[in-house]
Amino acid sequence: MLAPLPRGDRKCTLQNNMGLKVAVSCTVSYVLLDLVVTTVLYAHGAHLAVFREEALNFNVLQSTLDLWGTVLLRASLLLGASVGVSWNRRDGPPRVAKVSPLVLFVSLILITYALAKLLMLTELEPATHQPWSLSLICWTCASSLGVVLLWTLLGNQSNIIPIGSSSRGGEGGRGGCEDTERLVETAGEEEQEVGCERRKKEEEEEDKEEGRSHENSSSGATLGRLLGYCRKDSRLLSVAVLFLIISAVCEAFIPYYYGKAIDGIVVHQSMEYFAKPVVTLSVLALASSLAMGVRGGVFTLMFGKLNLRLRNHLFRTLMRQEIAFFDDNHTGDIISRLSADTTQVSDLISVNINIFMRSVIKGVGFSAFMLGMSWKLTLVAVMGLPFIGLVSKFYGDYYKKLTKEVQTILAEANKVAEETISAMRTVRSFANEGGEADSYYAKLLVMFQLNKKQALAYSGYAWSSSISELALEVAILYYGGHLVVTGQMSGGTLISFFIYMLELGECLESIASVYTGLMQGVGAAEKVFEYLDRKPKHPAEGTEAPDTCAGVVEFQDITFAYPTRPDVDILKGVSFTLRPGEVTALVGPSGSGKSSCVSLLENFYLPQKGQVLLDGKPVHAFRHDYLHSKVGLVGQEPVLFARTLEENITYGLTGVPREAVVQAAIKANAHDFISGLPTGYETSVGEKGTQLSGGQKQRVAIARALIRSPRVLILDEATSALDAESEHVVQTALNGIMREHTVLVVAHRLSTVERADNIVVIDRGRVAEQGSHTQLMAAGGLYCKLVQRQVLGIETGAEVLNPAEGVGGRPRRRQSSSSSGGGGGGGGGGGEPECNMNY
Ligand SMILES: Nc1ncnc2c1ncn2[C@@H]1O[C@H](COP(=O)(O)OP(=O)(O)OP(=O)(O)O)[C@@H](O)[C@H]1O
Repeated sequence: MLAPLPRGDRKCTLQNNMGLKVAVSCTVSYVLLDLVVTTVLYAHGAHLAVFREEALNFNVLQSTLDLWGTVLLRASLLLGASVGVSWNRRDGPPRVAKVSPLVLFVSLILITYALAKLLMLTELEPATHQPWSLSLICWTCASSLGVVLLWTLLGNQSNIIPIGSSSRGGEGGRGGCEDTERLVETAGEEEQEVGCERRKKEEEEEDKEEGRSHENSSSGATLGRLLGYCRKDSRLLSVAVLFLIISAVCEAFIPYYYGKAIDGIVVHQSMEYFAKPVVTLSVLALASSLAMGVRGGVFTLMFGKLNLRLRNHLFRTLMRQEIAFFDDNHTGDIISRLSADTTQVSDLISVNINIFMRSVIKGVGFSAFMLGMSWKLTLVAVMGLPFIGLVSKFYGDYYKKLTKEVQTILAEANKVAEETISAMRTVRSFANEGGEADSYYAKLLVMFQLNKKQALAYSGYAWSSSISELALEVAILYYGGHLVVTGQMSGGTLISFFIYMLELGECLESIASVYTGLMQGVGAAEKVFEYLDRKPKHPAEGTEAPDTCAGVVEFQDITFAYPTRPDVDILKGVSFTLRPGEVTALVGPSGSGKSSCVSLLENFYLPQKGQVLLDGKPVHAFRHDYLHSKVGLVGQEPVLFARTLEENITYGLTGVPREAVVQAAIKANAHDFISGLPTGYETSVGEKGTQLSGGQKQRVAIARALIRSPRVLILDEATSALDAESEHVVQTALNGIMREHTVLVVAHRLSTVERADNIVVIDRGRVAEQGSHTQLMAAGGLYCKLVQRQVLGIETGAEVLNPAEGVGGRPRRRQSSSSSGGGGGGGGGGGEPECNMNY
C-alpha cells in the first residue's frame, strides 16, 4: 500500500504530469496545424481535386504532391513519440531522446528534399510566379525544424518524470531516493534499490547537463574576462583586428576576379577584359599578404605579452598562498597550470581568436559573393553542408571522448615517470629500475589500445568526410554545368563560385577546429583564473615590526589540526615558553607533533585554538619579512637552491657584503670546506644541493640562518647529519651564539638534550612533562624511560615508542640515510659513541 504523498512531492508530481500533458498536447496540436497548413498550401486554398489529378499524373519535376506527402512522415513521427511517452512515462522519454540524432537527420533530409524541389520547380518558371509552391516549400522546411524542437521537448520529459512513476522527487528534484523510500511501504527492498540506482544515474546525467549548460554560459564570461585581461594591449589588439579585416576582405575578393579574368579570355577573348581583373587581383593579393604579415606579427607580440603577464601574475599569486595550499595540491598540477595552461590561454587569444575572426569574416564575404553569383548553386551548397557538419560532429564527439581517455592515461604515465625520476637514488638503491620501467610500460600499453581505437575512428572520419565533400563538389559541378549550358551562368562565374565554395569549406573547417581550441583555451583559462582568484586562507597581513625584539616565545594552550586533515588534532592544549638565552629541547616519539610546533612558530599555519606569541604578540600579527628575519630556521632536511653557495647563504637578502657571508660560514663551520672548493663561494650546489654532502648542506643552511642574526633560532634536528668532528665544531659555534638567542631544538642527540636548559617532552600532541635533564631523570617519567632505553638498552615498557625511534622519535639516521641516498649521509660517517646516536 502506498502512503500518502507529502505535500511538496504531490505538488511536484502534479507539475511534472502537467509538463508531460502540455508537451503531448502541443505536439498533437502541431501535427493538426501542420496537416491543415500543408494541405491548404498544396491545394492552393481549397482546390482539393488537385490530389486526384497529381496522383494520377505524377511528375517529380512539376508536382508538389510528394512534398505534401512529407507531412505524413512528420505526423507519424510526432504522434508515435507522443503515444510512446504517454504510454510509458518512465522509459518513453529517454527512448525518444535517444533517437534524437536520427530525427534530426530525417528532418535535414526533408529540408534538403524541399530545397531540391525548389530548384526543380524553378526550372519551369521563376519562383515568384509560383507563390503557393514557394510557401509550401518554406513551410515544409520550417515544420521539419519544428519536428526537431518538439521531439526534443518530448525527450526532455525524462528529466521531470513524477515520483510516483519511480522518478526523481522532492520539491527541488533532489533527494528522490529518500522521498521514495518514504512513499513505498510494501514494495520489495530490491525494487527500491533498483529505483534508487536509476534515479542516482538520472541525477548524474542531469548534473552533467547542468554542467554543460553552465560551461557554455561561463565560457562566454571567461572569454570576456580574458579579453579584459588584454585591455592593456587594446591598441595592439585593434591594430591586429584592423589588419585582420583588411586581409580577410581582400582575400574574399580574389576568387571573384579570378572568374572575371577567366571570362575575359573565354567569353570576351580580349586582353583588355583579361588585364583589368589580373591587375586588381595582384593589388588585392599584395594588400592581403602585407596585412596578413602585420596581423601575424602583432598577434604573436600579443601572445608574448599576455603570456608574460599571466605567468608573472599567476606565480605571484602562488607565492602568496598559505602552506596548506601546497600540502593539498600536487606540484605537477601547479607547474602544469603555470606552463601548459598559460600557454594554451595565450594561444587562445593569439591563434584561436585570430583564426576564428578571420574565418568568420572570410566566410561571410564568400557566402555573400556566392549568393550574388547564383542563389541556386548556393542553395545546393547549403543543402550539403549540414550533412558534412553532422558527420564531423558524430566523429568529433567520439574522438574527443577517446582523446580525454588518452590524456588521463598519459597523465598517469607521467606521474609514474615523474615520481621515479625524482626518486632515482631510492629506485637505484632498491634495484627496482626494471619494475618502474614495467609499470610505465603498462600505462603506455593501455594508451596504445586507445591509440588504436583513435586510428580506426580517424580513418572512418577521413573517409566519410571526404566522401561527403566529394559528393557535394560533384553535385555543384553537375548542377553548375547545367546552369552554364542553359545560359543561366557564365563559365568564369562557375569557376569563381567553385573557388568560393572550396574556400568557404576551409573557413568552416577552421572555425570547427578552432572552436575546439577555443573551448580548450577557455577551459585552461578557467583553471588559471581559479588560481588567480584564490584568496590565501592564511594571508601574511601582519603589520607589526617593532624596533627591538627580545625573543620571548610562548605557546599558549595550542590546539592544532592540519587543514588537509581537519578532524585529527595533532596538538592538544600545548603550552610552553622559550626564553632568550635559553635552549629548549623538544623531544618525543615520532609523529608526536614536534615539527608541527615549529611550523606554528614559523606562522606556516594558524592554530584552531590558542596562540603562539613572540614578545607577547601573536606571530601572525608581525610583518612577514620581519617575523622571518627574527625567527631563523634550520630545517630537518635543509633545501638548498640550484644557485651558488653565496646566493644560498644570502637567500632572500640583497646587498650583503662578502665579509658577512664569510662570517656566517665560519660560525657554521662551513668556511673551510667552501674555500677548499675550486670556485669557493661561487660554486653552484646543483639541484636541491645534490652536489654537496648532507653535512655540508646542513652547515650551509646553518650559515643561511645565522646571517640574518635571528633572535629566535630553530634547529630542527639540524646537527644530525654532521660527522662527529663537524658536529663538535658547529656545536661549539652554536654554543657561543646560543646565549644571544632564544633557541628551540627539535633534538635527537642526547648531548644536545642534556645541555638544554629546558626539555619539553611531547607525547601524542600533549606536553607530557618538562624540566631540565636532571629534573626529568629524577622524575622517572616518559623522558627517563626513553633515555634509559636508548642509552642503556633497558627494556622499560615505554610502549609509546617504536623500537626504531629515539628521544626525537626519528629512526636511526645511519640506517635511514643510507637507504635514502643523498638525504643526509654525506658528512655523517660512523665513529659516534652509541649514546650519541639518534634518539
Ligand atoms: N602537512 C601535513 N598535513 C597533514 N598532516 C601532517 C602534515 N605534517 C605532519 N602531519 C601529521 O602530523 C603529525 C605530527 O607530525 P610532526 O611532523 O609534527 O611530528 P614529529 O613529532 O615532528 O615527528 P618526527 O620526529 O618523525 O619528525 C603526524 O601524524 C603527521 O602525519
